[in-house]
Amino acid sequence: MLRWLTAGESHGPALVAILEGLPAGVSVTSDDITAALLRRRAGYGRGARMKFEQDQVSLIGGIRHGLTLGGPVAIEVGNTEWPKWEKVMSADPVPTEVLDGIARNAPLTRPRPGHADLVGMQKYGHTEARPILERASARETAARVAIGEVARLFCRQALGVEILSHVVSMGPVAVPEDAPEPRPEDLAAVDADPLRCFDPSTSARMVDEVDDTKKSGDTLGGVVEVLAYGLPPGLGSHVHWDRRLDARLAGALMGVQAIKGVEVGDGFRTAARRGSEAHDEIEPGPDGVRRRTNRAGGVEGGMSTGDPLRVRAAMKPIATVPRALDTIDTETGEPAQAHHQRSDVTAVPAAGVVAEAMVALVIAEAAIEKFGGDSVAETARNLQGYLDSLEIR
Ligand SMILES: Cc1cc2nc3c(=O)[nH]c(=O)nc-3n(C[C@H](O)[C@H](O)[C@H](O)COP(=O)(O)O)c2cc1C
Ligand SMILES: C=C(O[C@@H]1CC(C(=O)O)=C[C@@H](OP(=O)(O)O)[C@H]1O)C(=O)O
Repeated sequence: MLRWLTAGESHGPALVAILEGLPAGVSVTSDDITAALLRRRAGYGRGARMKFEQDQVSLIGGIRHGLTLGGPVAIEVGNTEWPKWEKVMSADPVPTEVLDGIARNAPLTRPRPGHADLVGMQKYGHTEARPILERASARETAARVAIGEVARLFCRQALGVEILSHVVSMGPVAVPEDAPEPRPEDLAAVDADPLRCFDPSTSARMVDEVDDTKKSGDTLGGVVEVLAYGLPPGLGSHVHWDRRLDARLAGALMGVQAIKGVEVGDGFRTAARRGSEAHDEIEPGPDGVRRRTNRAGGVEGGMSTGDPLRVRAAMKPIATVPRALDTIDTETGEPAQAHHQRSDVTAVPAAGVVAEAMVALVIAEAAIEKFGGDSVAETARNLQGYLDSLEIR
C-alpha cells in the first residue's frame, strides 16, 4: 500500500511530505527533487513570488546514499521567505503589540471570490481569511511535486513508465485536435517552451493571450494533458468503483487546487460521437493483440489497457483577479473589493507539472498494489513474470 500526506502553510517555514510504502532501491537525490520543483515554478504568466522565493529541499528520511530504504520517505521544502513571516505565521503565540505593528498581519476581511476564503472562515470559525488561505494556497503543490518525483522515478525504474504533460489550451487558445502528442523524448522541448505547449505556433498565440489578459488586469485558465507511456495492461480494476484506475486518476487530479474538470481519453468529446466512432477496435498485430486507436486514453473497464494513458485536467482562471472582484467586508457586511496584492496571470503550465506528480502517485500506488515488491528489483521481476504469463497477448 502506498500512502502519502503533506503539511505546511504557504508562508510557513517549510512544507513537508511523507510517502510511505515505496519499495527500497529507488534511485533519487536532492538534485532530482530540486529539478522537479524548478519545473513547477516556471511558466509564462507566473507571478512575482516565483522569482523572489525559493524552494529549499532537504531529504530527511527514507533515503540513504541516493537510494530509498523501504521506510517512509520524508521531504522538507523550505521557504526562503520565512524570515519575513516568522512572527505573522509563528506556531507559538506572539504578543499582540508585536503583531499589530506588522502590516502583513492586517486582518483579511474581504474574502476573494473563487478561493476558500469565505466558506473556510464560516466553516472553521475565523473572522479573517489568513488561517484559511495559508493552507488552501497552491504553494502546497510543491510538496506533492517533491514526493511525486520520487513516485515518477519508481515508475521509471521499476515499471519502465514515463510520464509527461503539456498545455493543450490557454483560455480560448487551443492546440489543434490533430497536432502531434509529445513522446517521452519530447519532455525537454515541452519544458523549454514558455507555456509548456508542444505546438510552437499555438504557443506563440498563447503568449499573446497571456500578455493581453495581463494588460487588462485579468487572469486565465486552461487545460493540461498528462501522458504516461509504458503501462502494463491491468492496473486498477473493474470490480469496485474505488479500485478503478480512471476514478483514482480523476480524484487525484480534481484534488489539485483550481482543477474543475477531468477527462480520460477523449472524455467529453466522446459523448458527442456515435458508438462506431467512439471506441477502439481490437485487431491482431505483428506483436500481438492491439487496439486500432486510443480514444479511451489507455483505460477500459477501470484498468490500464497497455496503450498510452491520456488524461486532461481543466484549470479555472486564477481567482485573485487584479481588477478586483466584488465581495463584502466581513467586519461591516458592506460591499467591498476583494483583497489583491499580486497573483499569477495564469499557472496552467505549473498545474501540468503538478498533474504529472498526481498521476505518478496514482500509477505507483496501483502498480505496488498489483505487483508488490519490497525492492525495485522485486517489483520489476513480478511485473515481468506477469507479462510473461499473460495468456492473451
Ligand atoms: C500551481 C498553481 C498556482 C496557483 N497560483 C494562484 C495564484 O497566484 N493566485 C490565485 O488566486 N490562485 C492561484 N491558484 C489557484 C488557487 O489555489 C485556487 O483557485 C484556490 O485554491 C481555489 O480553487 P478551488 O476552488 O479549486 O480550491 C493556483 C493553483 C495552482 C495549481
Ligand atoms: C507560492 C506559490 O503559489 C502561490 C499560490 C497562490 C494561491 O492562491 O494558490 C497564490 C500566489 O501566492 P501569493 O498570493 O502569496 O502571491 C502564488 O504565488 C507556489 O506555487 O509556490
